[in-house]
Amino acid sequence: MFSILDLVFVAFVAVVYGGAYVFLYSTQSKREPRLPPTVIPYLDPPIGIAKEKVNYLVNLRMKYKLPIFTLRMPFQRLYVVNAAELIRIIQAKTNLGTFVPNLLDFGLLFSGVNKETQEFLRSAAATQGNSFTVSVHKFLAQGPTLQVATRTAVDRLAASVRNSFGLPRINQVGLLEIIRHDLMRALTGAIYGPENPYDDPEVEASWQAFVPGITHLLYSVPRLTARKALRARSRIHIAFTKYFETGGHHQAFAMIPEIFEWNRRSGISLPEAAKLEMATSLAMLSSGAITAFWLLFHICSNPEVLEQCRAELAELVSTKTESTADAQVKVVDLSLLKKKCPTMIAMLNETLRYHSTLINIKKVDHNTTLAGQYLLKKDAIIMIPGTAVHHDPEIWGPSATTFDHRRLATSEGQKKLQSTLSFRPFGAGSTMCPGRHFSTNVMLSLVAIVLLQFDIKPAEGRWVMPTKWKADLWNAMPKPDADIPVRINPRESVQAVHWKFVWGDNAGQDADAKQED
Ligand code: HEM
Repeated sequence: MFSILDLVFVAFVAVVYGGAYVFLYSTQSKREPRLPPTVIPYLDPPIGIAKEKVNYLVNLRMKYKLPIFTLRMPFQRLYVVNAAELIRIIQAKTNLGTFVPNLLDFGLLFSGVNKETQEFLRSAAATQGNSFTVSVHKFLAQGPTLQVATRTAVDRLAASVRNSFGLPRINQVGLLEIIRHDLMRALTGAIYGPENPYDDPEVEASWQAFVPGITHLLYSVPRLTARKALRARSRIHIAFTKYFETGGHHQAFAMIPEIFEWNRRSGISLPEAAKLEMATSLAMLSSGAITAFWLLFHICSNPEVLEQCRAELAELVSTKTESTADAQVKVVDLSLLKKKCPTMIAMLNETLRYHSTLINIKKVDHNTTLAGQYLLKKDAIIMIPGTAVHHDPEIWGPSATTFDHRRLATSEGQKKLQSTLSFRPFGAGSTMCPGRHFSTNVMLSLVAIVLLQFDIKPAEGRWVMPTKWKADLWNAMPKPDADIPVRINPRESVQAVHWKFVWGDNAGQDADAKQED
């Protein structure tokens, strides 16, 4: 039997549910992109995204085959764009003022700067951009400074891989963890110089403790749900404050003092400027190790590809081989990688295509009609899930959702890399990742240094691709749900060799530098 209270409760739920339903449809214009069928108004999208992450958006696309659709969340409209033609219009230069980038808000949120700094940076961004993004475009996107940063990173990488992968050990080790540590030291060392705060194991550990809390900063009440992450962030703030106070930035890559001086000249205090380094760190560290992990996984788990990669890498070994009393010295010029190792490049691109979880986010600046057809309302968020493009059978054929190591080795496959309408792991248009060449140079160097020196075998005997259900929605590449325990041994055939890895002057124009929208 139901009590009166039960009936009142049921009636209340029915009224709230019905009210939400009526409100949802009455505030949705017929000219807006279609709303997929809703079970719980306003809550379906947050629940779906929390459960399925980027796959929620991809599954809706597969199910309803809509070029663009609307999702309604409490106080927020989202337009999810799937069709290449619509993506092209949104990315067009003429529409820069209509669909505006929205990365700054994310940066301010997780860096932990105070309200005053936030307000200042928001208003400055409208007129002069933000110092960090402008400087990465200036120093790392191309040219001699990109080569300088890569060279320093490769020097550090060669030393740290020798120590970490080469450490004699009887126990197994996690593949992602070992890559993460080496790449972190190399990338941050190249950028922050000899006083790099991340050289301190406690600061490195603080970064590791901070990253899992980022999702809470975005979606929940971090003071309650991410206390450990916030404490870790404070330790990083302190380390960077000390770094700037003691002039560590004067020995850093030119980009760092330029960002710092720009911030200080603008009236941002030293501790607040130090907090902004969280943005540099996140851009540098969030996707590189994960990408290198998947790349090594796909190469090492396919003997044919592994052999091919090693054969191509042999082409980088300089003929100026020196002999010493007890060992040979082989000089490997990694700046030739992109020219002479097509298999590794094809594998990197297929790794990015297959795994990328990038979602491009833009904000609608004012009411507008897209393609003369769809009304997009002011302040709505536009989402362009990379996976919808990368796994589209119309672009990539019936095998679009599987990893195919040959796909991008063909000229037909390579043509598709030229357009951001088919390949966009680094985004597109004016906000396309300016760190992509630095990042790919260093990731490929790491993989090359490892493949030439070591054999990696899964501890369980066979390679099994880990799942990635728990991957963060904000990250452009998905972290595996579990690391792969591996055993690492020096390659027998090259045990007597003493390697010297360098980044020479042979890096040409990067292949994807020609990408078009
Ligand atoms: C595998 C490594 C990386 C991946 C997958 C990646 C991916 C991305 C993506 C998807 C975007 C957004 C693009 C858009 O909205 O259109 C982005 C932006 C950006 N990335 Fe990267 N990135 C990587 C490494 C780096 C590195 C190493 C740096 C610099 C040190 C960097 C600096 C930036 C900056 C400054 C932006 C903002 C650009 C702007 O708003 O103009 N990234 N990245």
